[in-house]
Amino acid sequence: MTKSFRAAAGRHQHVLQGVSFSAEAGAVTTLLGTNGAGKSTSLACAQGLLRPDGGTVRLLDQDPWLAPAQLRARVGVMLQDSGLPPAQKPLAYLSHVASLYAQPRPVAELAERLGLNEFARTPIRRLSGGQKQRVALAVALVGSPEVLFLDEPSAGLDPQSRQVVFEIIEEERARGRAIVLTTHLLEDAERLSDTVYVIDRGRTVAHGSVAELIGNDSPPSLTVSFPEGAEPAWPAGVTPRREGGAYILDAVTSPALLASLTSTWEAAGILPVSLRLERRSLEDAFLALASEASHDLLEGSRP
Ligand SMILES: Nc1ncnc2c1ncn2[C@@H]1O[C@H](COP(=O)(O)OP(=O)(O)OP(=O)(O)O)[C@@H](O)[C@H]1O
Repeated sequence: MTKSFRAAAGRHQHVLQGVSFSAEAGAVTTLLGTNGAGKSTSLACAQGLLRPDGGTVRLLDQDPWLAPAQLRARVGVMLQDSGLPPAQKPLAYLSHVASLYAQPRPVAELAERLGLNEFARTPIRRLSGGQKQRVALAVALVGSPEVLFLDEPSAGLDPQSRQVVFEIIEEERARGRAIVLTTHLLEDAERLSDTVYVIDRGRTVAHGSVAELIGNDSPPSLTVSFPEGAEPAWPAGVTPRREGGAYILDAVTSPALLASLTSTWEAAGILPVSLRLERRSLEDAFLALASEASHDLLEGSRP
């Protein structure tokens, strides 16, 4: 998809310059990117709220921009700014939305699950951001949709509500729904996603499972620190780099390497104060991708 908006002085802001993704039933597909990367715009195009300037969008085999009401009834949407009517009260509004569907989910069960009863009779405009988020999720779910679009579903939630929202998303996946969500939180993406699409300045720059993006088959790195003043010894050919007070070996490729390190320290009579073996996190992978993308952009802009 490509999409531009008219910016100041008649200029165009090219917000989407080549975003592609697909989402399967029974899976969570995540659009991950920094603020302003184009995630919400991509989601809005995918669900037919915006029309892309170029590219193709198919939602349940139809063009969502031209979609009839029957298609909309099969899709649940949770927007970032909630899009809820401010004067309505949460439970009454949820019941009203439920009444529009042939086979809605029980309103009482959803209200209980998402803790809506605490503020059931407060007008939506007086709710906190997190409370509105919970109402918006209930509204997205009440029609038992086949496809769920969730824009930043955990934004502004307290840890308990966040947990409930994660559980609900996992249940919907188990029910065979296609879930498309956006987030800039790597932790959420890592926890929930089957497939992650990394969006950077309006482009899809990488996609795959979290394990694929992290490169889980790559060896872990070792971070080790020693007591102050101790001069650590290293086996022949091993040259760690220093970072702060710690030593880092970027690739521990075998148990034998680890064994030779500890026996070298044993022979020298040195006991490390901390020793951590860890694989790359999604955050590391994401930061590496973002810096590659900005490098490519700089290279591309050179004459
Ligand atoms: N209706 C609009 N008119 C003009 N510019 C817009 C409009 N909607 C979005 N933009 C611009 O498009 C860019 C991408 O916005 P978008 O909301 O898609 O990003 P995002 O990745 O969802 O960011 P965030 O994580 O902050 O929600 C931003 O620079 C934004 O200002």
